[in-house]
Amino acid sequence: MDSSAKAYVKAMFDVWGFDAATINPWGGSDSIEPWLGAPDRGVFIWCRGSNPGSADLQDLAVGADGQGTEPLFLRLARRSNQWSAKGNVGLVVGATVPEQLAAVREVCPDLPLLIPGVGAQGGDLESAVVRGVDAAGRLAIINSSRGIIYASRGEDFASAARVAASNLRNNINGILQAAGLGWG
Ligand SMILES: O=c1ccn([C@@H]2O[C@H](COP(=O)(O)O)[C@@H](O)[C@H]2O)c(=O)[nH]1
Repeated sequence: MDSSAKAYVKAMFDVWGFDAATINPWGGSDSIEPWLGAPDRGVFIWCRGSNPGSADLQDLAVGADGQGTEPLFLRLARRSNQWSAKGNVGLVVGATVPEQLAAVREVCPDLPLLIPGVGAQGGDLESAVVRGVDAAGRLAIINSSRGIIYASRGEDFASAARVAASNLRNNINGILQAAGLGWG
């Protein structure tokens, strides 16, 4: 509810000083709006998860403003364009669900997408990059956690994590380059 959301916002942005947070949209507008006040603080709304169970609810067909039905996650994506009046909203969409990722990018051409699911979850990196970026090849934040922090369980864990992160970055940039969307 809104009073709890306001306290979370204060803790995350004012007390701890985070630049952005990921939030669950299940509570609807009044639990999301407290997150939207500061244009210099971002919020990523969990839209279509990378885990298999996300399909249970997020893919359910709902009425779509006189346009028949569409999956709930897509309805949420459309609504998020309105919530982002200050340009501070992004969406979390899994790399393991490339069709859903492409559908979200289509209805949200300007929102940043935070994309987990490559690495340990087995999502395809090329697909995630190509389908996740905007028309200019930007606005996709590809996340890999275990693939980096557990790159080695030995004493070389720090250097192994560095190599894994560097490889991921280089692979992303190679895919962008091949698509004609490189950094120049
Ligand atoms: O749909 C979602 C939403 C959040 N996550 C989180 O991202 C990381 C992914 O970690 P990996 O080790 O790269 O799988 C983790 O914190 C998840 O809770 C997600 O995977 N999918």
